[in-house]
Amino acid sequence: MAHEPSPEQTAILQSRANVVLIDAVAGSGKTTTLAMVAGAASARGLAPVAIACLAFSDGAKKRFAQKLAEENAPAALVPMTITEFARRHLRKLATLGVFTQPPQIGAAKVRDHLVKAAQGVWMRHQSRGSDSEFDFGIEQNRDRIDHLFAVLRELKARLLTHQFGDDDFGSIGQYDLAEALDLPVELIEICAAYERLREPDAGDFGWQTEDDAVPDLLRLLALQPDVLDQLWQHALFLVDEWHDVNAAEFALLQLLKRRGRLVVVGDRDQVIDAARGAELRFSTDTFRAAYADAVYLPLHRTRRFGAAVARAVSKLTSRPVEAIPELHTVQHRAAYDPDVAGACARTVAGHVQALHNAHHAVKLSEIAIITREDDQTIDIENALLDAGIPYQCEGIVSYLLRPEILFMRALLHIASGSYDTLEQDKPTIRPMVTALAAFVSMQSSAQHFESDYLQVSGAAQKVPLEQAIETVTGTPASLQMFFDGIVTRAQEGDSPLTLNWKARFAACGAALAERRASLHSAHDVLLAVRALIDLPAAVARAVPRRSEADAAVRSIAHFIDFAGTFGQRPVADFLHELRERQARLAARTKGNRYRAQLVLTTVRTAKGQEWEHVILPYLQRGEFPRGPDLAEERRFLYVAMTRAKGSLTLCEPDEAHRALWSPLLHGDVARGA
Ligand SMILES: Nc1ncnc2c1ncn2[C@@H]1O[C@H](COP(=O)(O)OP(=O)(O)OP(=O)(O)O)[C@@H](O)[C@H]1O
Repeated sequence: MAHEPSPEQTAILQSRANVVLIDAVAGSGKTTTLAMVAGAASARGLAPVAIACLAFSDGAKKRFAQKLAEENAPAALVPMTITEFARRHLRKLATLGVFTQPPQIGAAKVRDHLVKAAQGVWMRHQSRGSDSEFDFGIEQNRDRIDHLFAVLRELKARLLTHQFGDDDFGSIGQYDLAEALDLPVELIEICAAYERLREPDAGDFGWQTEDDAVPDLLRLLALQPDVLDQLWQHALFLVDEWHDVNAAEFALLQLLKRRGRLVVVGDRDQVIDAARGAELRFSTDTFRAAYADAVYLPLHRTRRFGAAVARAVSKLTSRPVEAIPELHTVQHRAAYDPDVAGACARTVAGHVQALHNAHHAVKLSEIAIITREDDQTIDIENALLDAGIPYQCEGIVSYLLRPEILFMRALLHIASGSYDTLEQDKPTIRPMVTALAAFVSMQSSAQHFESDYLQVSGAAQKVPLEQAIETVTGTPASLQMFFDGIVTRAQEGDSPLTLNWKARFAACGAALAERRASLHSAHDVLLAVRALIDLPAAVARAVPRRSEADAAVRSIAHFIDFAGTFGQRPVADFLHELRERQARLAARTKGNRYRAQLVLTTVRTAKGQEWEHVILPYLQRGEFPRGPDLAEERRFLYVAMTRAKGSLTLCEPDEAHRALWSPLLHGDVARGA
């Protein structure tokens, strides 16, 4: 049923401006308002084909479709993602004969091309005798390929792939790019090599993926500007979730708009999706420069949370945020002693129990715990498991299965010679062996690979990592052989750096074996590993992006602290405890799929969602804000706080530790926000 427009919505409906940016806050009816604009335009006689309803994700597209139906817009108005929109235009260009449609390929095929590109770059480095420290053996490691894939997606979203020239090996541009994106230059080189394989001649594409539609259409329109006149001309463009727009999408809409009207709605304080290339400037300076005649209309009244949260987020963002009078959101502050290990996590678990017990109507599924980064969930997961509170990880992997933790777990097995838990838990062997291979290094080609250590029939046909997984799955104790005889063993073709790392890990393995009798507990072993190996450097090799590597290093530190809480119990006991925790988590996730589990997630995944009760842990210096860019951190906190409907709980250090209070919420920075 259509809603009666609010005064703010009425002002938007009455505007006839050529370009309108609706400056909205969370839960203020953004999508509903766009649907109202679409309905009103149709009612005035505009044909559905002349109206482009666009979103940036499938989820947003579905919500847009629902709101259009609610507002009784014509059924012929079907929202599209901007990728689908670009695809339609590409098909049209193909029918016009100005473009030959290349095959569409999926992730598996892209991986093959990326591996080929990486090999090409590695060969060029070799032939020039460069002493690159980069580990080019990506084909063995799904995580590294996926990471490369994500980098490629971001470069495309930011239109940076269009800046690659014919032969930019070692070009200054790539170094600048690498520095700006905080990535090793070799990753940029691989992406450039991949793009050269994909687009051997300008405008001639060998294949396309989802991520290519928008940048490729832009490329074609730049090469043949005249064909723009032969494409459809829409009279009205309605774009939802404008805070997610990236450079490629912004440029495409600017080009296709021509004489049409453009109405976009977004919340500039929700610009946090750097991975898809979202940037604040597309809602501020760049937008103003592109559309000098734009009119800015507000949607400042939220329908999600009450006045207390509205005041708090208004202070945080220096923007007026109002709540409708009927809504009430309780704000709690939960204090913890930051000097006591695990205190924040126990406070969180206690608060969940209090909420659940106090109002039996509160289901666990109505509660979300939202952290700034995923490494902050280790203590929380442990506290929830200890308290018997069922939870599911959303958009993150449970700490027990993260590569850096599996790597440390593998070292615990090897150091103690205890493999019982792996005997009972074969599914964990694959990710564990893969993590070990990623952290040390593994010869990628079967040709140079010594497979004597792996007794597998027909082994020569298999890639080395698969052989290893098969062997260790058959006999978990062979993890030791895998480590000594394969991952840490020098192989023909290893770079000097790889050889150096292998030597360091081999020395670590030998030292652990020698000191086995004195390394009694898991904590002892992990501290010894930390003393023997430069863990931050080892992690940086496996996880090239600095921010992610930092998070992985923090995960390891939390994990070592957790092992410390087990005192001098033998390593095998700790491994059993981990296995036990993992089993409890798996049982819950499977068995309770339709029953109550609370959600444990990060701000990035929480964006676009809402819960009745939201708990934000670790609101302290160094944890939230996490990075130096306080404006960005403020947006992260805004997104987190605005997910709450009925209650919002902020967990921060107690009075005695005021010095650790988050500058986002206290002191000069917060006041001057
Ligand atoms: N004029 C109105 N009168 C009553 N309810 C309204 C009105 N406009 C929107 N709503 C309701 O407000 C709620 C939020 O609307 P909507 O989902 O469009 O918000 P949004 O700003 O897109 O949310 P998000 O911040 O999650 O993207 C919905 O339940 C919607 O039905």
